[in-house]
Amino acid sequence: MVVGIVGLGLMGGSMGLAVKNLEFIDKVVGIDHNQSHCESAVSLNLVDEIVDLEGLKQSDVIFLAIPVEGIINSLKNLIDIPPNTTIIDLGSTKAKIVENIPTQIRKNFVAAHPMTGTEKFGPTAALKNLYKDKIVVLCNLDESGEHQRNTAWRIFEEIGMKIVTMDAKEHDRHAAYISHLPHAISYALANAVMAQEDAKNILILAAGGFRDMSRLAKSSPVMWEEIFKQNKKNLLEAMDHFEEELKRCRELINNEEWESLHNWMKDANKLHDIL
Ligand SMILES: NC(=O)C1=CN([C@@H]2O[C@H](COP(=O)(O)OP(=O)(O)OC[C@H]3O[C@@H](n4cnc5c(N)ncnc54)[C@H](O)[C@@H]3O)[C@@H](O)[C@H]2O)C=CC1
Ligand SMILES: O=C(O)C(=O)Cc1ccc(O)cc1
Repeated sequence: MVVGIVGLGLMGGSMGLAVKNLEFIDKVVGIDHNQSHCESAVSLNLVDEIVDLEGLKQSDVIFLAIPVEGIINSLKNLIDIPPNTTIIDLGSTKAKIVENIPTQIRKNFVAAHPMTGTEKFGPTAALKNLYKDKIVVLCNLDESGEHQRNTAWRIFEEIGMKIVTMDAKEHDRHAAYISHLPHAISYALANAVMAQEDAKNILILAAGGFRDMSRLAKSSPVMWEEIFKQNKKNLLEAMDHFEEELKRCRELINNEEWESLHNWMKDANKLHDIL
């Protein structure tokens, strides 16, 4: 089986490292619109070789590991793939992507969201065991062909992932709260602190908490602009709920309602009974 990867950054590069040692994979080929990323991907052994679009279309499985608007735009170039080819996207949003799959290749397509990653990006961020023991959410699987469903399932299982299935719209509502909102908050926190504090004081006073909360603010603006655009409605709703909680915290402090503030914090502590 030949695997083709579009986008040789953190997710695509890590997928190359994960699949290249599976016994049923003969070759891993890649394509990236950034020439220096192609060169790095080969020298880091993320893929065996770089191909052009026609070469990519010879692959049995094509992973789309590019930003989510790019995933939609790339599909028009793939409508003439053979009937047995499997396309798997790794995008962080799912509803807009599945809505925009051309009908000719709907059965070829498996919509996936691996629930793993980091704030780093590009080929040098790729990690061999990024996917191992992590969850992947597969969406609207009944719209994929049987061969494609089985192929995607086999690859994700072989690289050590736990598979969960979900409706794409439901996925996006949950992802807005649990993944996209924390990124928006982290960017906001970084900008708020930098607007008031200089580098020297940030370095003196940044203890673990600030580093933890601001780590996501180092994430790729190219990638997150497109996620926020595609999941705008759900994210705005999540932000409303977050703003209500922040307002509640502010009011309790302002009104010196210390016992209520204590209980509000105790409620938040319960998250760690789950996580
Ligand atoms: N970063 C993370 O932690 C996670 C990211 N994802 C999703 O995975 C996808 C890829 O993200 P990352 O690997 O983190 O980004 P990245 O920025 O590390 O890599 C993306 C790569 O794709 C290339 N690229 C961009 N547009 C292209 C196009 N049209 N054609 C060819 N190459 C193109 C870039 O040059 C870059 O090398 C995104 O859809 C993202 O939402 C999903 C789960 C986790
Ligand atoms: O860096 C982190 O902790 C992340 O949360 C990474 C991440 C980014 C985007 C996703 O769709 C999934 C995971």
